[in-house]
Amino acid sequence: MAIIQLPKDLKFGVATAAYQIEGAANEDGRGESIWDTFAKTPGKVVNGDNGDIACDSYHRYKEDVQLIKELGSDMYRFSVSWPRILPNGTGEVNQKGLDYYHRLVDELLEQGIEPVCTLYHWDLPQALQDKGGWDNRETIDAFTNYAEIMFKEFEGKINKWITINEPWCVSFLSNYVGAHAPGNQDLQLAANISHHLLVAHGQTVKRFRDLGIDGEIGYAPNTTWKEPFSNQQKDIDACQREVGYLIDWFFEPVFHGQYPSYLVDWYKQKGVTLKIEDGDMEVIQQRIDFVGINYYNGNVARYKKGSGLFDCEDMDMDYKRTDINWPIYPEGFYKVLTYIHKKYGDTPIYITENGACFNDEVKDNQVNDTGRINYLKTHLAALQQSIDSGVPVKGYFCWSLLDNFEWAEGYTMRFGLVHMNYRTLERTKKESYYWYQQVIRNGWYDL
Ligand SMILES: CCOCCOc1ccc(-c2cn(C[C@@H]3NC[C@@H](O)[C@H]3O)nn2)cc1
Repeated sequence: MAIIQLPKDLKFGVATAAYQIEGAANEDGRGESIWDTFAKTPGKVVNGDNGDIACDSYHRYKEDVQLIKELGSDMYRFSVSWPRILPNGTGEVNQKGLDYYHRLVDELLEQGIEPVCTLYHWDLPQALQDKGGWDNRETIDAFTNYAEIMFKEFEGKINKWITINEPWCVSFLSNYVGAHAPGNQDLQLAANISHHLLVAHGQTVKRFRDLGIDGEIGYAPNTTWKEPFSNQQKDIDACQREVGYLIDWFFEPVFHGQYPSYLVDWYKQKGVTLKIEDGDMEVIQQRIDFVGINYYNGNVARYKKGSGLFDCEDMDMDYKRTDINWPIYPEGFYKVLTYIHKKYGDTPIYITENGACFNDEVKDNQVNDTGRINYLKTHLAALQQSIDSGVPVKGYFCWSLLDNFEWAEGYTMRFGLVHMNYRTLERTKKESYYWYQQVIRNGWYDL
């Protein structure tokens, strides 16, 4: 077997998000979010699941920090529930919301774990959605003002900030595909929102710099890879459009101050054009300290007229799949990382999410999730290959610490290193937890 030796200075972590693990949805002054509304809309989430209780991490955070500590994790990536801090999205601050995140961050620091804070992980205050949400440019200022509150409150405790998680999911998945909250299906609306998200990101980075806040700031786009089935130009172009949908559309403005022209033209023929206001692109192009990259899957694909938004269809390559039916494609991880490095330069990279859905259950107090271990083995090997080829990856967060509320899939899909019994809220370390613990401790593993 091959030995995979990871860089000695590579940092390791685990990631979660507020709505997916906290619960306490109606406690201590928290306001409604769009995911509370969406989850309670019949037919939107499997089994009608919602985040009212989730993993109850709001109350059990000490137990969860202990799991992170025992893992040997250097870092913990969590997100802040905006409506816990500002129940109406703007206006009066909810002190009990701030107090919770101080408890969590203080516990992390006490245990020697670096807190990495995501400011927006999809739980927009419903009060802002009622005024148009991300389609309303006023939400841009609301987000930056919320971020400023967090920057000032936690300066000195939190040194790594992520503005927005997976802007593609927030814009296109949630407002064109319609699978996530608020569940619109309008390409022009989704494109408008993608632009407002990038302006909000850039304006928040600028506020962070103008305030002279100590620390680093970035954002965390999600990615995919489509490998052309042939070297025919139509297959290459179709795959480029699908890759650019998630990557170039959200990287080009931040790193080069413009939208990718091939996608602008494609959207134009679909009747979609962006309304860019004076100064927007300069705001978006603020220098960032790092970029978070989320990678789960990719595939081989080819041109097919009329297939999806980009005349592109996935090929059935008979790849093994996870239990959420995503192809297991570690080659795509290498391709994404080397593509981004070549096209967008040497900004430090953190893998802010990578992981797999396997729904193994507890048997004799064990969870034998070999599928997840094999997924992590092949993807960390692809990561090591990427770093060897010069990609500046500084850290890796496994998604996720705990099984949790997997959005429209509810609690049916499990991504955790730790199994959740949602009836008793008991946590059980899976075999993958112990495997990852060894990788963190030793820095190498048998592929
Ligand atoms: C074309 C039809 O498509 C229907 C569904 O399409 C998707 C695409 C992508 C996802 C998706 C889910 N995740 C994992 C999360 N990342 C953030 C964290 O909160 C994890 O829970 N990443 N991407 C879901 C659904």
